[in-house]
Parts: sequence; structure tokens; C-alpha cells
Amino acid sequence: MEGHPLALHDVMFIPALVAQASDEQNKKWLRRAQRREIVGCYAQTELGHGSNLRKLETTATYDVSTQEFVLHTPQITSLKWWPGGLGKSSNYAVVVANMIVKEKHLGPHSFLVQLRDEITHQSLKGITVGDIGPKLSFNAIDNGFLGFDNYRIPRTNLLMRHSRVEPDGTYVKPPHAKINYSAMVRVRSHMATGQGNFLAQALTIAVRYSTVRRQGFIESGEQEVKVLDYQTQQHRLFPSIAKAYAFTFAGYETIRLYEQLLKEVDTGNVSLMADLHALTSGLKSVVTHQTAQGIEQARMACGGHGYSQASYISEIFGVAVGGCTYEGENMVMLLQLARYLVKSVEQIKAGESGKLGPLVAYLAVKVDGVDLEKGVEEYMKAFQHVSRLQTWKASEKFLKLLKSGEKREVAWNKSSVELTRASRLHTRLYIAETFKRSVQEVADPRLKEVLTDLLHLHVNYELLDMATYALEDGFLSSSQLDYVRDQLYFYLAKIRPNAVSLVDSWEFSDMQLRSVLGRRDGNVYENLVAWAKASPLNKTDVLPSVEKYLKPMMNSKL
Ligand SMILES: CC(C)(COP(=O)(O)OP(=O)(O)OC[C@H]1O[C@@H](n2cnc3c(N)ncnc32)[C@H](O)[C@@H]1OP(=O)(O)O)[C@@H](O)C(=O)NCCC(=O)NCCSC(=O)CCCCCCCCCCCCCCC(=O)O
Ligand SMILES: Cc1cc2nc3c(=O)[nH]c(=O)nc-3n(C[C@H](O)[C@H](O)[C@H](O)COP(=O)(O)OP(=O)(O)OC[C@H]3O[C@@H](n4cnc5c(N)ncnc54)[C@H](O)[C@@H]3O)c2cc1C
Repeated sequence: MEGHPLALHDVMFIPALVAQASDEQNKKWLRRAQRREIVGCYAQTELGHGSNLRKLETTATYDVSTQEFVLHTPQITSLKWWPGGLGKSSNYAVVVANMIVKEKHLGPHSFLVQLRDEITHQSLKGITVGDIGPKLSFNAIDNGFLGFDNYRIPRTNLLMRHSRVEPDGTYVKPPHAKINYSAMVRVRSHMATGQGNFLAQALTIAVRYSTVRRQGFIESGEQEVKVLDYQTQQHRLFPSIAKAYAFTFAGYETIRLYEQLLKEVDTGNVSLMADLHALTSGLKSVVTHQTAQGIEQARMACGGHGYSQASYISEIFGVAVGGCTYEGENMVMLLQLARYLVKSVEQIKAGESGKLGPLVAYLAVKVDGVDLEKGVEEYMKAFQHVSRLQTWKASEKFLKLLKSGEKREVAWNKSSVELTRASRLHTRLYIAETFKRSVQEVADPRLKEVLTDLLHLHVNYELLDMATYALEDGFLSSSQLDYVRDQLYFYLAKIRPNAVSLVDSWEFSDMQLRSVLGRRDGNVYENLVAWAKASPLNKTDVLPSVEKYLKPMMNSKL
């Protein structure tokens, strides 16, 4: 959970080689990387820039006379900063640098760069490398810094699957300007399942503990109740159980789309890139944010013991919340999706609705109202409505400012809060739709019934959560919202008997969870005492600090 020094080797270094190195290059490098004869990381972010990749300062200047690239970090803000596994573990890196050929700045490109000697592991001449120090979490990963002092690498270390520099300096452009960003798109495609998994771990702990913990009464005179029987506890936990499933289903779809993209790109078809970039930008942002909220609620649902490290939830939170920042800061990524949504609105306004992709086609179709009692399909129409409403509102605001003479960037900035709201609603619609489709495909009728309950819980919770949008233009009435509330409470109670099975079905072992509260055998109290007794402070009855500090203070006559 705390991370692994080789995580980035598997998650980004190898995938970057697969997606961006040519077959010939990969004959040399990929097998060695897969066998872990070399260990790599993905070095892109710098001390001064992470979000705005066009302003990366590390340069790779082509020297035609030696057929080498010269890597250089001209100032302190150009140092690579943050890459996982860079500090101490990696001897190679995929380095993203601004490529300069014949004095022309050609933008960020990826290079395979050796950082350390393969035998001694010492850093090579011209390389400055080290660890950036402790972080909120993820402390088993050595996130690092890296500087280059006119460090030379062969021309053939530019990853050349999609773009090339010939020996004479002729540049062959890639089929899509952003194709070098594929390693990021890959991780973003995987993040929904990864985050769903973090959320699932926290929920397993909280739900199991909530059946062990007894506190207070629902009916007087009875035995104290399991805290999971309180409606508030169910409301805190069960919608997140539904989300953990929903995120996993959505993630399966984006992983499949990424694999499809890789194949298509190899045949020169880059049409899926814009769609997948927009989709994964929104999904990573919504999923990481909601996961962090869900984990924090799970911690609070464990009361005081949730705050102890024995719960292990704080560690899960620390790791998961990193996802709000890495692979693109969430606001920045929501705004990437917003670009796509605004373009879609512009297409509709230009009478080109027919050209819209399937995920945004709903933006062109107005619905007057819904009958929620007819079921989940009507909820989908309601989600479409609020997303369409907000997307049009935000787009119109931006376009109006533009028309009034504001510069594009200024108009964009002045509309950006509204735009991010549209992106979130669009993404939540996508999550609900993939959840619905995935449940429909389940063959086992008993499993399908339980998952359908979760789906119903999800759509009612979500609609209530975005109710202000639906009330704003009178699309939903307050009596319809009362119906949604009643449905929500109905499904909380219906799910209660299956709650433990739902979390157990994720099959986390005690070793994985590392939680005293979430133990499969439920022996929480004995083990909390044993855990406390094992605290380093309890190794001796009297601590050395008693003689050193406490006694002088207590004996002081002052
Ligand atoms: C996108 C940016 C914000 C802007 O980029 P640019 O400045 O280059 O863009 P422009 O403004 O010039 O143009 C915008 C234009 O380009 C399109 N675009 C942008 N990106 C893409 C893309 N990727 N694909 C397609 N198109 C793209 C965009 O749509 C616009 O098009 P239009 O003009 O037509 O509108 C960019 O700067 C950016 O991406 N910034 C964010 C930087 C970032 O994400 N950095 C990440 C660094 S690496 C990192 O953080 C690694 C962290 C890893 C942590 C470890 C995690 C471990 C656990 C992970 C769990 C995953 C599990 C995986 C498991 C497994 O392996 O199986
Ligand atoms: C745990 C962890 C692991 C990481 N691993 C790696 C790795 O392996 N390799 C690697 O290269 N990097 C890695 N990173 C770096 C990470 O990708 C960046 O930190 C991330 O992309 C955010 O960029 P930034 O730090 O420049 O944030 P900033 O862009 O400085 O963000 C600061 C604030 O500015 C806002 N902001 C910035 N630009 C805009 C804009 N255009 N519009 C509106 N608001 C904006 C943001 O929303 C945010 O609120 C890692 C980071 C973390 C935390």
C-alpha cells in the first residue's frame, strides 16, 4: 500500500516503451526492462512545471555532427522533480524533454536515458539525481529529482515509434501532436479500477468493523446495536460501496478503449485519441475526488478507532488522494474535458450534431421531463438533462465573453468554475451509464439482483446529490425528489443484509488490508490491545525521558 520502488517501472516505464519505442528499439530495451535487468521510471514533471507541459525546461538539442542529443537542465526550476522510483532505484528513465533540432523547438518528446552505471549503480557523469524527501504517503517510493549537465545520449535513444529524427536532422512528425502523452493516458485509463480498489479496501475495513462495533440503541431495552444498523452509518458507507463497483466497471471500459487505441494508432488511425483523452481526464478527476471522500467517510465511520493507525485507513487515504494530483491535477484535467464539451456545443450550434461522438450525442437532444417511477432509464435521462443544462450554460458563458471581445484564455478563465462543473456532471453520467450497462450484462440472476440494488442506490444517491441543477429549471419537482429520497432509504435497508458479503466479495486478505479493525475473524478488541502493547513506547515501563526531562521538571523548586 505504501507503494513500491518498482511501481513506476511497471506502470509507466515499460508502457512508455511499448507505446512509444519502435519495434527495433524495443528489441534492445523492452525485454531487458521486462526481465528487470534494467530498472526505469517516467521523468516528466519539473520543479517549476508539472501541468503545463509546453513550458517544460529540460532541453534535448540535436547535435548533427555527433548524431547525439544533448540533455540539459538550464536552471533550478528545470530539474525533474517527483518521478516515482527516480531517486534511488532506477538506473534508466524515460525522460520527457523539449526537443530542439536545427534550432527549431519541436515540443515535448520522450527519450530513453541511462542515469546510473549498470554494475555499480553510481550516477553517471553529467547526471545529478536523488530523493525528494518524505511525502504525505507513498513513502516506500523514492520520488526523485534529476538534473542534466550537457549530458549526451545517442540519436537512437529518442523513442521513435511515431516520430523520428533522421541522422541529418530531418524531423518526421507523429500522426497526432499529443501521441507522446500516451503513457499518461494509459495510467489515467487504469486509475478508475485502481481507485475503486483503494475505496473497496477502506470500505471492507469500515463495514466489517461496523458489524463488530455495538453502540447505543435503536429500540430501548434491546441489546446495543451493531453500528451498521444505523441509517446514518449505512448512508455513509453503502453509496460508496456502489461507487467502488461503478468505478471498477467504468475502469474496465477505459482500459479496453486504451488497448483498442494502441492497436488503432499502429495502423495510423488516431481518431480515438481525443475522445479517450477527454473521457479519462474527467474520469480520473471525479473518481479520485470521490474516492478520497469515500475513504475519509469510512475512517470517520469507525469512530475513534478509525483515527488510530491500527485502522490502516489513514494510509489508504494518503495513497489514494495522491491520485487527485498525479497524472494531471484534477482541475486541469476537468478543464481538458471541458474543451471537448465546449467544442461539442459549438458543433451542435453549427448544425453538425450528426458528427458528435456517442458519449456527447445527448448534448443535442432535449428532454422535457422524466417519470422516475419507470426505472433506471429515466434516471439516465435526468443525468443527461443536468449535464446538458450545465454544459450549455458554461459554454454559453464562455462564448458570450468571447463575443464581447475578451481574449479566448481570459474568457476561458472567467468561465472555468462553471466548466469544471459541467465536466463533473458529464463524467458522473458516464459512470452511471457504464454501471447500468455492466449490471445488465451480468448472467447470474442472484448476483444481478444484488448489483441491481446497488445500481438503484447509486442513481438515487447521485440524483439527490445533483438536485440543485435539476430543480433550477423545474425539470424535477420537489415531490419527485421526495420519491428519490424514499427510494434511497429503501435501498439502504435492502442492501444491509448483503453489505458484508458485498465487501467480502472483493476478497482482500488480512495481509493486504493490514487493519486491526477490518480483520476477517472480527476479533477486533483483543487485537487492538495486542497492537497497542506492541507500540515502541511500551517496550519499557519507564522511558529514558523520565530521568532526562520529567524528573528535573517535577523536582524543580522554581
Ligand atoms: C493536457 C495538458 C494539460 C495540456 O497539454 P498541452 O499544453 O500540450 O496542450 P495544448 O494546450 O497545446 O493543447 C491541448 C490540446 O491537446 C489535446 N490533448 C492534450 N493531451 C492529450 C492527450 N493525452 N491525448 C490527446 N489529446 C490531447 C487537448 O485535447 C487539446 O485539444 P484541442 O486543442 O483540440 O482542444 C498537459 O499539459 C497535461 O497533460 N498536463 C498534465 C501533466 C501530467 O498529467 N503529468 C503526469 C506526470 S506522470 C505522473 O504523474 C505519474 C504518477 C504515477 C503515480 C503512481 C501511481 C501508482 C498507482 C497507479 C494506479 C494505476 C494502476 C495501473 C495498473 C497497471 O499498470 O495495470
Ligand atoms: C504521488 C505523486 C507521484 C508522482 N509521480 C510522478 C512521476 O512518476 N513522474 C512525473 O513526471 N511526475 C510525477 N508526479 C508529478 C505530478 O504529475 C504533478 O505534480 C501533477 O501533474 C500536477 O502538476 P503540478 O505539480 O505542476 O501542479 P500545479 O499545476 O502547480 O498545480 C497547482 C494549482 O494550480 C492549478 N492550475 C495549474 N494550471 C492550471 C490551469 N491551466 N488552469 C487552472 N488551474 C490550474 C491547479 O489546479 C492547482 O490547484 C507525481 C506527483 C505525485 C503527488
